[in-house]
Amino acid sequence: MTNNPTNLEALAEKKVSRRDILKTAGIGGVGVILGASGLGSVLSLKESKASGPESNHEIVPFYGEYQSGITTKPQNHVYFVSLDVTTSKREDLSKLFKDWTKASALMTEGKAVGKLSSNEFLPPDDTGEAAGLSPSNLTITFGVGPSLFVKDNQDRFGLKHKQPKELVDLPAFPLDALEEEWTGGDLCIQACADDLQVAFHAVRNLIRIARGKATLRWAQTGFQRSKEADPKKETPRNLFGFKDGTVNPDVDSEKQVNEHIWVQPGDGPDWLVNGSYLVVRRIQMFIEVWDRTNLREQENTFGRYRDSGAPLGQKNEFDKPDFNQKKETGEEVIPVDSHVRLSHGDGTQQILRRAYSYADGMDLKTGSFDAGLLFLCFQRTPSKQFIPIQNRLAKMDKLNEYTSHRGSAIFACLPGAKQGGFIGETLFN
Ligand SMILES: C=CC1=C(C)c2cc3[nH]c(cc4nc(cc5[nH]c(cc1n2)c(C)c5CCC(=O)O)C(CCC(=O)O)=C4C)c(C)c3C=C
Ligand SMILES: [Fe+2]
Repeated sequence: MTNNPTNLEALAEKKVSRRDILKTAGIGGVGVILGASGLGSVLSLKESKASGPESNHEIVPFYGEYQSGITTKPQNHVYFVSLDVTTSKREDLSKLFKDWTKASALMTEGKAVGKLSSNEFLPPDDTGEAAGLSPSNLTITFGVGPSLFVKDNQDRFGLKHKQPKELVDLPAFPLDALEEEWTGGDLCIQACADDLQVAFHAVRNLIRIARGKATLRWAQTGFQRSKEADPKKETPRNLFGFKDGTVNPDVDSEKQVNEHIWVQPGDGPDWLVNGSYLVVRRIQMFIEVWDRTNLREQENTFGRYRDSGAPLGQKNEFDKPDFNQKKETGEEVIPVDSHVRLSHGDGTQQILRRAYSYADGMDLKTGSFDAGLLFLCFQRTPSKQFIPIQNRLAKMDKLNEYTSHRGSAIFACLPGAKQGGFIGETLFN
C-alpha cells in the first residue's frame, strides 16, 4: 500500500493510530512520516468521529472543521477547567488562543509544547510530566462563557454585539444548590484522554501559557471505567451502578449531529457555526443513601433495570421504552416520575451527553463522600434542549431525592480550526 491521497484520506476518515501510520508508510518515526507524507494536513481536514479508538495510544486530530472532544468517543478521563480572564486587552485574548492552538496541536500528537530541556538558566518550556507518554487520544476543547462578552454591564472586549442569544446564564432551576466555587467562567477547557496524567499535563501547560491573561476559576476531574477494564466495551455505569449513556444522538449520522449538536448557519452569529453549546453541571450523588435503597426503588427511579440497562418492561438495553405500557393495577410500568420518562419527554429534545463520574474525597460538612457526576452535554440550542429537559427533571424527577446540583456553567464551544489558523479566529478577528 502506498501513501496515495485515497489511502491517506481513508486513514484520516478512520481513527489513525501511530501503529497504523507506521504500517502504512513502512518506515519508522511518526514525526518523519507526518512531515514527509503530508498526512498531517490530511488529518487536519476532518475531525475524527466517534467510531472507537482501537487502542489507548492513538492520536485524535486537533485541527478540523469541528473541535474534537465533542463527538469523539469518550476517553477514560476528563480534566475540566473554567477560567476567569484577567487581561482587559482583546489582542491578549486572541494571542492567547493562538498560543493555545499551537500548544494543543502538539500535545494531542504526544509532543511537548517546547523543548523539554534547553536552557539550564530558565524553566523548561514544557512541564515534563507527559514525556514519553503516548497521545492517549487526548482531545482539548475550548469554550467561551457569557461573561466574556458582558460582565457587570461592561462590554469587556468589544465583543458584546457578537454575543449569541443562546449564550446567557442558565435560569435558576427548582432545587438548584449551586455554589459560587463551582459556577460560571469566562472560558473553559475540557481535556479528555485515556490517561489522567496526559489530560492534566495538557491543562497545566495551557494554564501556564495563560499567565497574566487568565486564571483558574474552578476545576474538576472525572472518570469512567477504563476501556481496558471492560473488554466487552459496554455502556459505562455511573456511581449508582446503572448503565449511563445508552440513549444519545448517533454521532456517526450527519443528519443527527447537524440537527442536535452543531450550530448551523442562521442559528445565530456566523462565528459560532460548526461550534456547539456545552452545559456543565456538577451533580453530587448521595451514594450512601442510594446504597440503602432497595433495588425495585432504584429501578423505578431510573425507569430501567440495573443489570441489563433495559427500559422497565423490556428485555435488552437498546430496546425502545414503551411509555404507554401499564401494569394490571393501572399504574405505568415506567413510573411517571422516573428519570428516563421525564428526560425523554416526547423525544424531540435531544442532547449529546458526555458525562464523567467524579470522586473528590469527602464532603466535610456531612462526612459523606463528595462523589457524583460531572454532567457535560453538547447541543445546538440550549433553550430548546437542556433547559426544557432540566425544567422537567427539576420539577419531579425521583432522582432528585438522591442528587444535588452543586455547580453549573454554560459555554459556546468554538468551531474547529484549520492548520495555520487558530481556535477562536472567527470570534476575535
Ligand atoms: C438535563 C439533563 C439531564 C441531567 C441533568 C441528567 C442527570 C443524570 N442522569 C443520570 C443517569 C441517567 N440518565 C439517563 C438518561 C438520560 N438522562 C438525560 C438527561 C439528563 N440527565 C437524558 C436526555 C437521558 C436519555 C433519555 C431518553 O431519551 O431515554 C439514564 C438511562 C440510560 C441512558 O440512556 O443513559 C441514566 C442511568 C444521573 C445519575 C444524573 C445525575 C446525577
Ligand atoms: Fe440522565
